[in-house]
Amino acid sequence: MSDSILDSVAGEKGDRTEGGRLLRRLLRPYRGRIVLALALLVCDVVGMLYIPTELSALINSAISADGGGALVTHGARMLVAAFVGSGGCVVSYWVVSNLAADVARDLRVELYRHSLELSASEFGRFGAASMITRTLSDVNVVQQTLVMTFTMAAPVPVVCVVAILLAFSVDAVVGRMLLVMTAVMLGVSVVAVVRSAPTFVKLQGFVDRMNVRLRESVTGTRVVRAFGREDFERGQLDETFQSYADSAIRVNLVFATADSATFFIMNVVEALVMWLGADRVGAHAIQIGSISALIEYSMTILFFMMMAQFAVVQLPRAAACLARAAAVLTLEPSIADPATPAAPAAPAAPVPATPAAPAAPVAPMPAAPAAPAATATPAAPVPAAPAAPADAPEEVARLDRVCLRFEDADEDTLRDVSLSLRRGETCAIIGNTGSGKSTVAKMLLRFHDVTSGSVSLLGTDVREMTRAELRSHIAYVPQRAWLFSGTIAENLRHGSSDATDEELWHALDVAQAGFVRDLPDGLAAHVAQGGSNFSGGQRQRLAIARALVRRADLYVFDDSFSALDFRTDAALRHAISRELAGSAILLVAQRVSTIRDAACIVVLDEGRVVGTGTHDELVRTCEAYRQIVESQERGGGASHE
Ligand SMILES: Nc1ncnc2c1ncn2[C@@H]1O[C@H](COP(=O)(O)OP(=O)(O)OP(=O)(O)O)[C@@H](O)[C@H]1O
Repeated sequence: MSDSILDSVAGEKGDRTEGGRLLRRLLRPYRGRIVLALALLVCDVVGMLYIPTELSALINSAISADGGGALVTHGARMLVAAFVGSGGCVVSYWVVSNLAADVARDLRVELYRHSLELSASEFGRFGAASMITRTLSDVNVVQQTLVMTFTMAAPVPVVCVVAILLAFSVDAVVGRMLLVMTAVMLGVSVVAVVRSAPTFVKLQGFVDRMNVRLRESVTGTRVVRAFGREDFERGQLDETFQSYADSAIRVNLVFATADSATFFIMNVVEALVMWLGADRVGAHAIQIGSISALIEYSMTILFFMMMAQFAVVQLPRAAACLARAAAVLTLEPSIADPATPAAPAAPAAPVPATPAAPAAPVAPMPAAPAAPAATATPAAPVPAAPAAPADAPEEVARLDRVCLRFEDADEDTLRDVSLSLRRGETCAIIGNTGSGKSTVAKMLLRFHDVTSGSVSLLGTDVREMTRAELRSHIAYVPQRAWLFSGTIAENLRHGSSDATDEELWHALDVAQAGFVRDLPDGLAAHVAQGGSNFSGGQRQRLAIARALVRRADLYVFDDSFSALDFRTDAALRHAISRELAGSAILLVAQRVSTIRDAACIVVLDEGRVVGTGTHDELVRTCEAYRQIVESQERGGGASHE
């Protein structure tokens, strides 16, 4: 695999400083716990090294027959040291584990909240799979590394200094030998870390890549099967898995070598200490019991240095993970709430309470009463939303000369789009695929901000109110009817959390979702992730019912009837027009039959309004609309009930 690919999976290197800044910010609230953990670790280390010191004194006392009193004193001191050491060890591990878990939780919460703030294009820079890796796997690495750094790496300087000082206090010659041994071990550790750290960083990039590929392959499994692309997909995944395995093996090889070197050095050092110790005993420089202490000091240094390698080598990987998290968190959302939000004007008339009406019989959707003076226009740009007569129904929402250009796009997706949505009226948008219909719907919810022009709700620019306030006035059925895993009732209550069962059943009836009544569990029926245990049409009706549960000023149906048969489509539109008589409705559709009874139809072509009027007016005056009608009549798509 080429270096450039390896580099690309290694993560956003430029953001390392941001990663460091992020870590400092995450640790700041836990300064007290960090100090406590470090103090406890010092107790652990000192206790651990004090035991062999006392043990050697005990042996020496026993040999020189100092009497039982000295033995008891040394034994008691060892007991105290054992309590202090193991107590410090247990409590410090507990404090550090909690600290790391809390930091990881904070980071996950921040990443999740921030990802919700990002617009679709901003989120798309990372993609769903990478965002999941960053929130779960990357944060896990940071959490583990924190634990390892505190428990394995942080004590090393204390261990080395205390052990070498103790060794010097026993005998300067052996102390010097331990000093040299520590330097050699440090060299081995540095080589191991330097050799394996970049691969560790790449490993995390591979985890991300595996996640992206696997998610795509699993989500699109039916497409893969339908087009017989199993071998190709398997090959792609195999390559990614193989790259990960190769890197993991490389890292393990370096560590296996470093470990064997460490164990070899341990044995050599043990032999050296014994040999040198015996020599020093022979020269009456030290007593025989001191040899055991010197061996313990050297073994403790070596053991901690070996453990520190595992922790230190994780640091670049954790730094890469932090950088990837920082890349998300430092991406300033382009859409934000204003500092001093304005409230939209109170609705002129309250939305009427829903009558518990039974599902309406199949009938064409009546044209809304008091339709505005919808002017059929020829295929020419529409300058502004048509001026309404004085007695026109209240304007709920308005797009005024809206232009939108997506980031990185060469041209505008919406060009001078003007639209007025009035209470009690259904306004429809039709146009060829990619003409910008869904984008108009999303502008109303402020999923995108205008490049120029304005969008307003109840007389207030949507940028001047909070998004929560804006969206509380709107019920939205997205083009892709997404349901959450849980029950039907839980899904419907996304529309309104305090809706009663009766209200849910009513919404289901209006949405023509009578099939729920046939389910053994009714409202408690299980919904699989994404609603995959329901058909496309059933999902659409459940998504519509979810929107209907909410009492809103504006209902936006984004191509929400496309999977319904014509009869259900007609029945649904009729029921909705009765149900939502007190609100404005925006209907985005591809099928002429779905929108032909709308009070006002807007025809979009390449992001531009090329016609506005009723169906009959547009058939007479709008070439683009006529073409759509004719193409659907030829294809049978416009069959009208
Ligand atoms: N987040 C985005 N970033 C960049 N371009 C986008 C984004 N969303 C939509 N577009 C582009 O904007 C154009 C209009 O898309 P939109 O979904 O509004 O079309 P549409 O008329 O609803 O199409 P369809 O009927 O196929 O759903 C398309 O060319 C699309 O590629």
